[in-house]
Amino acid sequence: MISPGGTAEVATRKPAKGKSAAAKPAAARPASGKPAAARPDLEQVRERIDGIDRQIQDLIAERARWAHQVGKAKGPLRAAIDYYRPEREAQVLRRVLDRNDGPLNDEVLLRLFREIMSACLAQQEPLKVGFLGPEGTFSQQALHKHFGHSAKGLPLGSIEEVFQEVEAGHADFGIVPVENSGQGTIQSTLDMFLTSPLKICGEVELAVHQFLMSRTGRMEDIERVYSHPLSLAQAKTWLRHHLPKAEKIPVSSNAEAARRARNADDSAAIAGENAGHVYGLKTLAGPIEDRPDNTTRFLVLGRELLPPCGHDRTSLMVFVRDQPGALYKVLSPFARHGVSMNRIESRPAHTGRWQYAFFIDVGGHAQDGPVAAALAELGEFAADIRILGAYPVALL
Ligand SMILES: O=C(O)C(=O)C[C@]1(C(=O)O)C=C[C@@H](O)C=C1
Repeated sequence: MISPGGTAEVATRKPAKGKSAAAKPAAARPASGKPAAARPDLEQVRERIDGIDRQIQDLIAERARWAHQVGKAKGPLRAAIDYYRPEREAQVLRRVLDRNDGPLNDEVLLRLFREIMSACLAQQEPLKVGFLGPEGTFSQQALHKHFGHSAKGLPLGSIEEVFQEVEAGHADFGIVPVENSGQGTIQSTLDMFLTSPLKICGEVELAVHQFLMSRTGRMEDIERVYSHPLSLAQAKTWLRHHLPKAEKIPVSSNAEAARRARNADDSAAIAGENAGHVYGLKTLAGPIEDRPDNTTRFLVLGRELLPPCGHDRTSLMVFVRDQPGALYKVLSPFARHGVSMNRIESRPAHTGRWQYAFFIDVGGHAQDGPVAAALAELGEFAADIRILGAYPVALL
């Protein structure tokens, strides 16, 4: 095996599909005639694992050296952001999933490879990513899911501040929630795009599980419950049944709720378990969200449009004047060119009375033939079209 830094050669044999490469002890056949699972020799198995760990470590080191070489091949770049290629990362991760034959599930493998890439990139310099803080929010979890733990998270006070810090170049990227499967769109995030020049560089889908947590861990102590308004709404049924009399106090984030609950015996927070760990709370109940498939979609904000990765989505803002058939005219070019529409939402455009902005997500990259053709046709009718971003579709 060739190595940029002269690494030792390591075995990279792939076992036959569905079988393990490890030597399996022969199965003994008991009197019943059925083969019994023979007990493997613990020392032998551990020796085998030690050998595999050495190989994995060598391969990770070798990969890191090659990633460094890629960095050099990109020329004299200045900052981490110049090395970061989200479309390439999406391709790498998609291949990992395509190759996966188990026994580890897709989510686990994705997490492992994401962390390896995150560490490889951070060799140059860690990416700085702004998120809705404080520590322990679901936004921080989404950040780790998308950028891995080697990125440097910058906790910020509001969604506006995340936009501002990326615009000012203090953060390389930002991560903001945009919709929840049960509660719908977070309008304040969409409205930021009316004035912000930022581009969408990715999306993250995060399963959101809510927990009731407090300092004492005693249900009978609770007189008030802090949480983000969306989380209070997500746990409405549970709260009605279990804490009908407690005061519900909306705050700027779930982690802020946990921070407040830390300071009083009669208070609890509804938040992710992460926030509970950060602020030292005990879990009383959970998951308590009304819908078990509760998922929040986040957008990754950057300053540049990305090239295609092959499995992309494009987000657009289309400005139209109020007139008969406006919605039909916006929709029909996409239908004519066979472009699937994942989402459409209309908002007052803030550019004049009765002018509207349609926020639209379509399948494909803005540079792909059918999307480009639909956009050209739409351009003949719309007052303005802005491409907010074309980015890899979330993997899991
Ligand atoms: O392929 C590249 O362009 C690399 O820089 C390597 C690599 C990787 O580790 O695979 C690292 C960072 C980029 O964001 C994408 C991929």
